[in-house]
Amino acid sequence: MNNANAGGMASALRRTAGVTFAASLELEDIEHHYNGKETVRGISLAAKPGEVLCLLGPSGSGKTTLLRIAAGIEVQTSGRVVIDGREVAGPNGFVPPEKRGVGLMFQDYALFPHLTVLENVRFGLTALPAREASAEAMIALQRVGLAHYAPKYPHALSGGEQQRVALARALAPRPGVLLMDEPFSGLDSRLKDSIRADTLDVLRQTRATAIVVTHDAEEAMRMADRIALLNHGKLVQIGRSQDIYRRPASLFAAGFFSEINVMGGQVRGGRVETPVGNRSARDFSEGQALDVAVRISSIAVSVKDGTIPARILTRRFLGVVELLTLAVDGLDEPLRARIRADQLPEDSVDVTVKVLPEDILVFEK
Ligand SMILES: Nc1ncnc2c1ncn2[C@@H]1O[C@H](COP(=O)(O)OP(=O)(O)OP(=O)(O)O)[C@@H](O)[C@H]1O
Repeated sequence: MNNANAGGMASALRRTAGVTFAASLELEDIEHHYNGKETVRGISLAAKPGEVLCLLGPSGSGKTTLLRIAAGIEVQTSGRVVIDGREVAGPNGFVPPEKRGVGLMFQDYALFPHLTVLENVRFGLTALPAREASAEAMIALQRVGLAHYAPKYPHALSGGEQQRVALARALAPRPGVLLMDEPFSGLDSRLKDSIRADTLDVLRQTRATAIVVTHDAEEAMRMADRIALLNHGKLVQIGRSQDIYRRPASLFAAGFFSEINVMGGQVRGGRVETPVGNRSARDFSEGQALDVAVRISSIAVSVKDGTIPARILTRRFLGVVELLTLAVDGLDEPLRARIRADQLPEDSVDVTVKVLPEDILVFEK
């Protein structure tokens, strides 16, 4: 959003003291099956009022199903959905989607082509008299910096503008919780960063609670106050991005947030020994075999300052960084490393690598 638009958004907010009244959303022990196939397996999590919570996970991990259950478009097999302390789905009853005070935004935006931008945004405001609905829709459009597009039709707008109209439409009824399914996936990568930042600004200004589905760890880290990481329908880990990144709960969590080398390790004398270095492993028993992960960015490669001899197999220049594969004694697979470009002489072949003990991540097998 440019400054003029941002200014428009700010003045709109000054005119409307009543921004969204953020709600909490709790999912309690949610189970879900599609035709007997388990899709969500005992997930409990809670979004606090005003929080941006990202549901992150690979394709098929159950993110969309969980979002649809929260919205009321899908019904869980067991468990409860609670919004602001009120059960909206569970053993005590079911509140339909339109009465839950949630806003929905899908990856394809789902704008109606035959309605103008203003009519699209007004669509969810049928409970209000026409004049008031139009005024509210204009406020939502001002929030996203697109008031001047009110009379246009969606086809005349760029992908990024359509995304902002969809955001305005979802926010217009001032939902307590906004549910967003891959809201940036249709945008090209150059646009994505700025639209994501704009969307986050709007969410902060309206103070909406937002649950955002994404399969992209970097996107989750850019947006979320907290991330819920899912795999095979289960919650793997929930927390701030820095906590999950620094202390991944499993090999899967480590690998989802960064590119890693995976290798075996064994506990000897209270230390785990690996082909690239050792670290203390007091939480594990003597002789135990462990999974070890080392991020490709945690490997220092130098001509002779490292501790482990290695031989460069391939080397690819990527501008700021270089990607290397290296042969290291004791490793079946080549070790992958990402280093700063130009830090190693071009003709290097036999080199050394070094990994700090704290960068050796160990997990029970
Ligand atoms: N309508 C459906 N009928 C049958 N199975 C379904 C249906 N929708 C989803 N599934 C299955 O449920 C599981 C979870 O799907 P879901 O769409 O929730 O995952 P996701 O993490 O959102 O994945 P994606 O990022 O690919 O959308 C998958 O195994 C999927 O094949």
